[in-house]
Amino acid sequence: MHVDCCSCNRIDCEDENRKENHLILTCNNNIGSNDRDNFGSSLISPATQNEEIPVQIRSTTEGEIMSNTNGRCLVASKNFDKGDLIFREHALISGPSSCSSLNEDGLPVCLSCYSLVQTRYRCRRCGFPVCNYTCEQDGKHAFFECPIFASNGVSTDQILDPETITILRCLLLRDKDTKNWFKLLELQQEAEESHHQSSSNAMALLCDALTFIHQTCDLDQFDFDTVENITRIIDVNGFGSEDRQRALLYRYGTYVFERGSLLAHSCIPNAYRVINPNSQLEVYAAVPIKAGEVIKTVYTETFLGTVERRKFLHDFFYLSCSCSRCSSATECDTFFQAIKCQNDENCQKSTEAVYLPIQPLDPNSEWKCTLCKDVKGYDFISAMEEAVRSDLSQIDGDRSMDRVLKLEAVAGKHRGVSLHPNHFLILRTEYDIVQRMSFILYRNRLIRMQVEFVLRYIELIRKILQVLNIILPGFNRHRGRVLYFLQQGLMYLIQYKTNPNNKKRVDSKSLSTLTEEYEEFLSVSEEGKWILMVEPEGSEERLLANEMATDHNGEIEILKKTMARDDR
Ligand SMILES: C[S@@+](CC[C@H](N)C(=O)[O-])C[C@H]1O[C@@H](n2cnc3c(N)ncnc32)[C@H](O)[C@@H]1O
Repeated sequence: MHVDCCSCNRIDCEDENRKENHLILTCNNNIGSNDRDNFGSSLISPATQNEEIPVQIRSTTEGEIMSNTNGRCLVASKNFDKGDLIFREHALISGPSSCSSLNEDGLPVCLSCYSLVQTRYRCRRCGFPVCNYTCEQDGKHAFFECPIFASNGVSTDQILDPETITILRCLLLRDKDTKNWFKLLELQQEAEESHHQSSSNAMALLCDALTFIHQTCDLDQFDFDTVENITRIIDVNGFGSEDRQRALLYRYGTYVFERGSLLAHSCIPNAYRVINPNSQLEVYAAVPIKAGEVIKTVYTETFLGTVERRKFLHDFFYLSCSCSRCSSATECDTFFQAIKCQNDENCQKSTEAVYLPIQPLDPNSEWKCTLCKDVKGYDFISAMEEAVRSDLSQIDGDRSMDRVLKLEAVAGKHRGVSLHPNHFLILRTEYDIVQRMSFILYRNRLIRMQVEFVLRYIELIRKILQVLNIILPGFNRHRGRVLYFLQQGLMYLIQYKTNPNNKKRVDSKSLSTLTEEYEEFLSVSEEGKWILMVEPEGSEERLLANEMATDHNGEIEILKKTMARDDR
């Protein structure tokens, strides 16, 4: 039987899976340019359907991970080591996300792969933006909205929110792909009562979706309840593509996964997820996971304290998180939201005098100083944080070095004075400084930089790593990025120390640590590369991984010579 490969459209497709299965949804030929969902179950590759996935779906019991009792979750059915791929699955459905209209360049987003369309190419049938012919022919756009847009003369300026196209795709599954429609309906929606209080964003999206479906697309067959239902399902289960800014490939997609939607949240996750450009979710073990353990990923940003994290989880996922980090006043000894007490001389002198919440799970809890036992309301705490935010917001200046100095000044003003040195606002600022320093180093090499600059860079990175080891342990993008920074800093330091022109300025103690630094450089590069290699092709993280994979034979030679000279 000869069937065109559904991805590359080539009869002679050599993809291994295709040869085995003849009907396959994707081959590897277009990876990176195409994004294929699982719609059209007749086209699902048998390998995808029957693949044995080492996780089980289980109802959660009270006190296990969830404060609400009737949710489902995924549990490991075998042991996993750090970095193991737990499972991989195609999206049930995907589409452009709300934030796609917010990109800085004001470029349209491709309705096929959700990256920015840099050319004037438009779909020849409906006039909507797609990258090129391949994206135009891609199943989703051509299969779902394109005929409707073409026959109703829908124009791009009628799209109030791009995510309404994703909602439309879901609704169209009802007639076009009943199997996946029922799978979608089985996913969790937030409870009726929480929806009434849900964020104004969610309500605005529902209003836009109703106008778009009923008026713009003239599709009366979907009543209010059905549109609301689907909007709520996407609201709770949609994953955003998490490509970083400045990436060559920045996708603005929302993806819904059948199994991935069952992943529970924890503020100290044991698993890590990536969405590859092929619309596949990949879930990796961030730390070793034992058979029977619940698989947990993190739904929030990293640099948020408990109060803000729990507010986000409540507003966007209608969940009240009570994980070990949220329940701990010190956030597992990281002091991530601790406020420094300055009440009296003792407190001023003691690094340990900090205000911590008396009841960490209560957002209105009072906060108590660990030394003088003074008690304050949350108003006081938020005013202290607001003062730092205000200082940060006043920083101007685009020149990276100038900005680094200003960020350092604000962090220095509050570090250990109004906030604990590990407070998330300080760490977030330090992370910002590190990213800028990395760029400066990359651009200037060491030509114009002082060695103190590199030493400070490494010091900040080590501090960030210490906290990440606790709140975001193991195999994940954040650690990968920070390891990239560390190997970069170590390489520059080694180059500096082994440069004969600088050797006179490096003291003997510091020279003796050279071998250790070199060994650390090798192991950090190895681990960073290992982590970041799972990131999507074209993403900034993948570029960092490639950079780490470049050999450093030149530097190694210099180092060996220097050490041989020192031995003499
Ligand atoms: C993407 S779904 C996860 C699967 C869902 N439990 C189910 O049964 O389909 C997200 C929802 O799961 C629940 N959830 C996930 N993690 C939770 C946690 N750590 N504590 C409480 N609820 C959680 C919340 O209701 C949240 O809105």
